[in-house]
Amino acid sequence: MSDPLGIFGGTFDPVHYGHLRLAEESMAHLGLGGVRWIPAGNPPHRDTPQVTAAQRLAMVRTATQDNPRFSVDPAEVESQAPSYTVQTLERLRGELGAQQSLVLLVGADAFAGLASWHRWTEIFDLAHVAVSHRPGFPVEAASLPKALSAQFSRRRMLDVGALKASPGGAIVTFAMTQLAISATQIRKLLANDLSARYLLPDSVLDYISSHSLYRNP
Ligand SMILES: Nc1ncnc2c1ncn2[C@@H]1O[C@H](COP(=O)(O)OP(=O)(O)OP(=O)(O)O)[C@@H](O)[C@H]1O
Ligand SMILES: O=C(O)c1ccc[n+]([C@@H]2O[C@H](COP(=O)([O-])O)[C@@H](O)[C@H]2O)c1
Repeated sequence: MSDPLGIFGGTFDPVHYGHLRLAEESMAHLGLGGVRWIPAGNPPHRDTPQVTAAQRLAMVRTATQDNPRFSVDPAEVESQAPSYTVQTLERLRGELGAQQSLVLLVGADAFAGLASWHRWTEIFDLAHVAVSHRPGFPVEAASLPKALSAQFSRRRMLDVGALKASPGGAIVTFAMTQLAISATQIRKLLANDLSARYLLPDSVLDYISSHSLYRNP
C-alpha cells in the first residue's frame, strides 16, 4: 500500500508559516508520502474571506512551489458550491481509490469545531483525522463537545502506524513546533501598515504587496 497522503484544507487568508510547518512536520510525524493543500473556495462556516479565492490559491501556490512533496488542489476554488470537506473527501476517494490512506490534517482549533461540519461523522468513513497542537487550543476529550469527545475517545490511536494500516477511521494527534501565528494577526498588521515579515514567506508578502491586498481602503 502506498504511503498515507495528507489532505490539508484551509481558508489561507493568507497562508503563513504556521500552515507550512504543520504540513512539513506532519509528513515526518505521521509517515505521509506528501501533503495535498486544498484552499477553500467558499468556506461555509465563517465570514467571507478578505481576498478572492483565486488570490488565496495563488498565495498557496507560491508558498508551496519549492517543496516537491506538496501539491495544490484547486478544485474547491474552482467550484461555486460551499466547500464542504466531506464532499472533497468523497471526490478524492473516487480519484485515488478505496485503499489509499487519507489523513485529514487539522489544527486543534478547527478540530474542536468538527461536530458542526456538514455530515461530519461521515468524514471518518473517508479518512483518518490528524490533529496538530496549536497554542491556546488544548486537544483533550474533556474540552471537546460531547459528541466529538465520544468519537475522539473511541477512534484515538496512539500509534501513528494505524494510519498506514487502513484507509481511514482513526484520530491521531501530533505535536508540532508551537507557532502562535494566525492569518487574523497578519491581516491586522497589514491593515495597520505594520510589518508581517517573518510570519509568512517573502514570496507571499510580495504577492500581497503587488496586488495591494489587506490594506484599509
Ligand atoms: N499557527 C498554527 N498552528 C497550528 N495549526 C494552524 C496554525 N494556523 C492555522 N492552523 C490550522 O491550519 C488550518 C487552516 O487554518 P486557517 O486558514 O483558518 O488559518 P488561521 O491562521 O487559523 O486563520 P484565521 O486567523 O483567519 O482564522 C486549520 O486547520 C488551522 O487549525
Ligand atoms: O465541511 C464543513 O462543514 C467545514 C466546516 C468548517 C471548516 N471546514 C474546512 O476546514 C478547513 C479549515 O477551516 P478554516 O476555517 O480553519 O480555514 C477548511 O478546509 C474548511 O473548508 C469544513
